[in-house]
Amino acid sequence: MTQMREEDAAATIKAATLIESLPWLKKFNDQIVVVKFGGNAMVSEELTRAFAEDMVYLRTVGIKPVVVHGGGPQITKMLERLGIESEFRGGYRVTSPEAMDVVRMVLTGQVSRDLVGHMNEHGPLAASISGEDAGLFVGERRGVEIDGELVDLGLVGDVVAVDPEAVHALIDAGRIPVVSSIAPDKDTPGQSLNVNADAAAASLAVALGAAKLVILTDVAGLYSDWPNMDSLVSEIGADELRALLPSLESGMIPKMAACLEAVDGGVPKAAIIDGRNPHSILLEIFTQTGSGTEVVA
Ligand SMILES: Nc1ncnc2c1ncn2[C@@H]1O[C@H](COP(=O)(O)OP(=O)(O)O)[C@@H](O)[C@H]1O
Ligand SMILES: CC(=O)N[C@@H](CCC(=O)OP(=O)(O)O)C(=O)O
Repeated sequence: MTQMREEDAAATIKAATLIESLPWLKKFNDQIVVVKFGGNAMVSEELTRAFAEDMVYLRTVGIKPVVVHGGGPQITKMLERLGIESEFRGGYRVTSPEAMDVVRMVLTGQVSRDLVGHMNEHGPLAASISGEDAGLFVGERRGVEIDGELVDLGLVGDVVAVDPEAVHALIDAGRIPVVSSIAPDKDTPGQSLNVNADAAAASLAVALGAAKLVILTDVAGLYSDWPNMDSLVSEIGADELRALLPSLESGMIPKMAACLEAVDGGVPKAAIIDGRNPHSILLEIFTQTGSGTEVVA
């Protein structure tokens, strides 16, 4: 028997990868997938460009991606430049009125514009929308419980209602909505609240009836025994995660709470994946093994 030439073998592997995507292309055809792109995953121009390509790819193969972006590190950098103090408590930024102006400026004026710009290098596809636009989000102030005590976070809120009509209108027009996580305060007209972007993505995924929520961050997924690198969880049920939640720390708390909110709200699956690997979302959506941690109902 003649040995398969090297290029033929490589071509066979490529073809196998392409055909492996067929069941997923069928499953997600015409479905909404909400993708949260974390500020810590936007560490380089190359990664942001690859992410934009992935969103355009999803849209081109008939999936309806909706992006909710973070920007924590970018907000911190701008606050530092302006000499405004900020600290995190329980995974949330304590937000003064002065800091809130910066949060809005960085999220809607910088991070969102940058993402939209990269996607639109491929055609007039993406359009940005803030939770303050067209009644998209309604927010309510929240504190956080630390060691049994309620800590005030200032102008930080939860999304308590979503009117997804404006996002649907963008999707129906063939666009990729890029959403900033700011919500008008339901109790104080004219006041905006800083919403954690993971939480905003979960609320939006539920309201849109998304088929999946994918959160890109700067770790491989959820570690059950952080920082023990052998404890990466590949799949976890909602009840098991609920039990684990109180033991988690820092950035993982809002992330895993968001996954729970999504699956509890009817989104079949929520995944945390490593946004530092270019195109990791394509593996998550189109391959059997996926990557990172998947939360199921
Ligand atoms: N159990 C855990 N598993 C994984 N990461 C964890 C865990 N506990 C804390 N972390 C930290 O959470 C970080 C991710 O949260 P965060 O920095 O808020 O990311 P993003 O900007 O993507 O929202 C990780 O880089 C890691 O340092
Ligand atoms: C209340 C709160 O903490 N809001 C976040 C909003 C941005 C965000 O969530 O960004 P990442 O996804 O990059 O962490 C903040 O101010 O940093």
